[in-house]
Amino acid sequence: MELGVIGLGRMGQIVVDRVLDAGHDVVAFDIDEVARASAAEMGAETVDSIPAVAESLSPTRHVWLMVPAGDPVDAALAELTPHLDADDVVIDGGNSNFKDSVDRAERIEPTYLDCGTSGGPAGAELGFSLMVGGEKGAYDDLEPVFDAVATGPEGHELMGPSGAGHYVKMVHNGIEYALMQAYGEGFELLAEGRYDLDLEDIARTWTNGAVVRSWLLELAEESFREEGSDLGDVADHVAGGSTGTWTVQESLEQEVPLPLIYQALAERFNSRSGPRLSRRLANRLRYGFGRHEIKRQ
Ligand SMILES: NC(=O)C1=CN([C@@H]2O[C@H](COP(=O)(O)OP(=O)(O)OC[C@H]3O[C@@H](n4cnc5c(N)ncnc54)[C@H](O)[C@@H]3O)[C@@H](O)[C@H]2O)C=CC1
Ligand SMILES: O=C(CO)[C@H](O)[C@H](O)COP(=O)(O)O
Repeated sequence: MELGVIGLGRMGQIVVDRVLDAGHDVVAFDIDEVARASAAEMGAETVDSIPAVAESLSPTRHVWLMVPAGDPVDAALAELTPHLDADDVVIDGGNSNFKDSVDRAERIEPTYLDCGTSGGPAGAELGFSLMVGGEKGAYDDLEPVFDAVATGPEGHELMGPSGAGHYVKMVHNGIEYALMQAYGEGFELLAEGRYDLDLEDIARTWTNGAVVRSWLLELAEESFREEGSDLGDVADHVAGGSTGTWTVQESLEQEVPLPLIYQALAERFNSRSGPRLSRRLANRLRYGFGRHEIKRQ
């Protein structure tokens, strides 16, 4: 098969590499020249514009977008879709909001598949887990590409109609936030608690057979090994948050309570703030009602 790939960053390069490895042809473009050169080294045909991706592919064209969610997806689609036919297929493999994916599938002429991608750059060797939404016919046609990008045939599935792929990925990320928070809290108690414990040893022991074993736990073991048991100079600041925010928004709309995921998201926001007015007020109120000492900054 032939696949166009637009967006050759951390994730797009892996899509290119795995699709080429499986014996398919790739036409690739990124606004960044260095990223294009890297894809060319892997064996992709690189072109210098989005329209040229469409022009270099033969019908039926399949184009995989791996650009940041939001405006970059719309910008790429605006340049790409005038050069595609109704039979062609665009796959958005990024972390787009599922509502945007539903709108885009309705708005653009070529068939649109939304594809949640999990595994991250660190999972490149293994292949990704792919959660696809959209028309079954287009999904079936692209099976060889999905087999190549995913861990294999078991690593991808058509989840439902347009939006369903990104919806499942959104919830996946909500779970990811809560798991990270749970591991974080457990290790914090182990570090601050009554025994002098080695967190790397604990993570390794749990990774081998424990109920709570997981890839995130393996990454925790790696973190303690590489940074030290106290995580050295790693900052108390967690970035990101969009997919977790969407998960919580959806839980409110659906009236499905997700206290753990909300709490994990709130902890992220908390990590980015300076002194909090709410905590300072509580400090002052304790003086008000109990004449407890006011701690001053
Ligand atoms: N990094 C990760 O662990 C994961 C990322 N994702 C999602 O995959 C998507 C891509 O992520 P990364 O590869 O990590 O981002 P990245 O920032 O490494 O790469 C994005 C690439 O898109 C290019 N780009 C932006 N606008 C473009 C345009 N209009 N035309 C052509 N190229 C354009 C940039 O130059 C850059 O090379 C995002 O939606 C991200 O949320 C999904 C799962 C895991
Ligand atoms: O989708 C992912 C992992 O599954 C990406 O790494 C994503 O960036 C994680 O979300 P956040 O940036 O909010 O932590």
